[in-house]
This record gives sequence, C-alpha cells and structure tokens, in this order.
Amino acid sequence: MIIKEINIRKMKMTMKSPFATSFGSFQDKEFLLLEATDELGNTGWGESTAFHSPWYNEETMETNLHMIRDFLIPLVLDKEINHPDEVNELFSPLRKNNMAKATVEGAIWDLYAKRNKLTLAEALGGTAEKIEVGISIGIQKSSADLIELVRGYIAEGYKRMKVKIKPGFDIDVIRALREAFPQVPLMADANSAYTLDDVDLLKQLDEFDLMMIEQPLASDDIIDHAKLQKEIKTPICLDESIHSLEDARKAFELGSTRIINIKIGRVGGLTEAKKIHDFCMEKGLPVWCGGMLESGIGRAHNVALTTLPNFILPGDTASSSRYWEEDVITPEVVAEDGYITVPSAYGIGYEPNMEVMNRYTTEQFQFKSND
Ligand SMILES: O=C(O)CCC(=O)c1ccccc1C(=O)O
Ligand SMILES: [Mg+2]
Repeated sequence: MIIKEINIRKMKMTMKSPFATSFGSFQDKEFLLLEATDELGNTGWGESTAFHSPWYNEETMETNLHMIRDFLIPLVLDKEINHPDEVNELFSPLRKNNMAKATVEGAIWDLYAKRNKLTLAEALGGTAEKIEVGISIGIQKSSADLIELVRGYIAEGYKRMKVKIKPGFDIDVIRALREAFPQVPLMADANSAYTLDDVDLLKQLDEFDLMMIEQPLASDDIIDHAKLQKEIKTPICLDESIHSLEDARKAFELGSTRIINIKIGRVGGLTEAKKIHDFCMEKGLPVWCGGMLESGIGRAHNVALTTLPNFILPGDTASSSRYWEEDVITPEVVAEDGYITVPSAYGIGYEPNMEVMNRYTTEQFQFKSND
C-alpha cells in the first residue's frame, strides 16, 4: 500500500467528570486524531494518547503534532509499505516520541486491516471474541465517595476495580474499600507517587489482597522497583517505566515487575505492544491493556490488542459512556456485565461518527503526496 494523504485533527472533548491522579487532575481532554488514506482510497484512524501537559510522560499533544508533521509523515507519505510492522522499523532511527509514532502506526494498522478485509484483531493475530474489562477510578474527596463509586461499578459488572492512590490517600482508603467489598478484585495505581523511603507504608498494603500495585515508584525506574518487590508480597505492575520490548526484558530480568500494563501509545505502537505481549507470554508474565482516557478511536485499538491470548487480566478500557456524553465512533464501545464484544467489521470495527467528530475538532491539518 502507498500512503497518499494524512489528515490530523486537534480535538477538544470534556469528560463527564474530572479524572484525578497523583500527578494532577483534568476534565478537558485535548488530543489528536489522525486519518491515513492509501492509493485505493482506503482509510485508517489513529489516536494520540499524549495529554495537553507532560505530566504522565514527556510528550504532549503539541510535541506529537510537531513530530508527526515534521518527522513521521515524511517517512511514510508516498512510501510503499507492505505491512504495518515496517512502520516500526521506519520510525526506529528517531528516538522516543512513542505516542507520536503510535498515532501514525495505529492509523496504518487500521488501514492495512481494512485493505485486506481483516478485523484489526485478526490482523494482530488475536482470537478472543469478547474481552474482560475493569475500571480505573480517580482520586476522590473521601473514602466514602470512592466506596459509593465502586459499588456502582460492581453493579455494572466491571471485572476489577483499580483505584488511584497517593500519599495521604492510600492505606486507610484501601482498608475501607476492602472492608466494604471483601471479595472484589482490587488493585491500586500510584502513578509514581512513592519512593523507597515509603517501603514500610507500601508493606502495609500486603494485608489487603490486592491483585497488584501499579507503578509505585519513579516513572523512569526499574532498579528501585526490583528492591521494593523483594520487600512486599503484592505483585508490582509497571506502567510508566516500560517503553519497549527491551525495557520489558530488563524489568523482567531484574525482578522489577510481575505483570505489565501495555499501553499502545507509551510503547510506540501496536507492533511493539505485540512484541511485549509475546515476550511476557513466553516468560509467564500476565499482561493487561492500560487506558489513557481515549476517545472511541483509541478505545477501539485497545479492544483489538486485548484479543491477544496473554491479555489475561481485565484492562482499563471501559464503556465510552463512562467518559463521554457522546463518542466519536458508532456504535460506541459498550461493556456489558464487564465484557466488550469485539466488533466484526474490518479494521478497528467502529465507524467514525463525522458529525460528532467535527463538533469537537478545533483545527485540521492536511498532508498530501505531490503526485
Ligand atoms: O480509564 C482509563 O482510560 C485509564 C485511566 C488511568 O488509569 C490513567 C489515566 C490517565 C493517565 C494515566 C493512567 C494510568 O493508567 O496510569
Ligand atoms: Mg497507570
């Protein structure tokens, strides 16, 4: 296939409620969508998971726009690409900027799948027909508020509850949740809010039978996490620290992580995500698919990736309606009793809803081949 045209949209959508983590809180979500068109008129969509500010990682919507426009598009426009795995190779001379790379690569995966009359899940080698999903709940004003939210999500059928913690909103909150829901599959995500000075506090979490603690220590660390894992029973799951198959290998060898949260954007695309998945499967490390509060386009990519066999644990990709009054795809992503049915239409399997998408588009950029 030959990529003939790329369109980028700056989007601004407001979530139903603010999402608070140890690194900050926001309700307005600004992000990029990208559409790639081939020489036959097939199209594919990708979403950038970079936020407006560099607080989850160093990338932002604007750095992604710069990278895509000035470096990534010139590497793919008018080039003959036989398989999306080649895009990972084409981008490899450029360091990092993984979310920018994943935006373009994701659109090309969708395009490739549609062109070859495959679902994106099939193109990736996934077989699951439905996937199990959990929910990620931001930091609340009080344990009581959190308990009420969790009660509602359990009633909706979500398969595991992930709650955000930070210093001052941790042990007491988890204890209260555990007392309220003795059996519920529960985990905590610290988004790098602790250091090794907090070992004694983190040890206290062991009594609550958590499935895992996600990224307790620094966002770039795999050394201290290995030290911490030796001190605590709760399995550590790395999120922020893993950017590539190489990172996954090193973290595994050091004993820094027993589970990996795979986010397509953070690792630079679906090809790298699949490599990490395959490695973890071989080593007996379960994985699950993380979320970045995506619109329907990114959500659809997450659903397709999760059909691979080592996505053993429920991911963070909940129903569109948990985040948005209206989503940019039809149908919207729906979790029923904690399961999302994998769509059977080609590519990402959901159609962009242009009417809704246009309403939330603030700016557009078009790149066309010269011939
Ligand atoms: O519901 C989702 O999409 C996942 C929410 C979530 O946990 C999250 C949201 C924003 C930034 C980082 C994270 C995270 O997984 O650490
Ligand atoms: Mg996380």
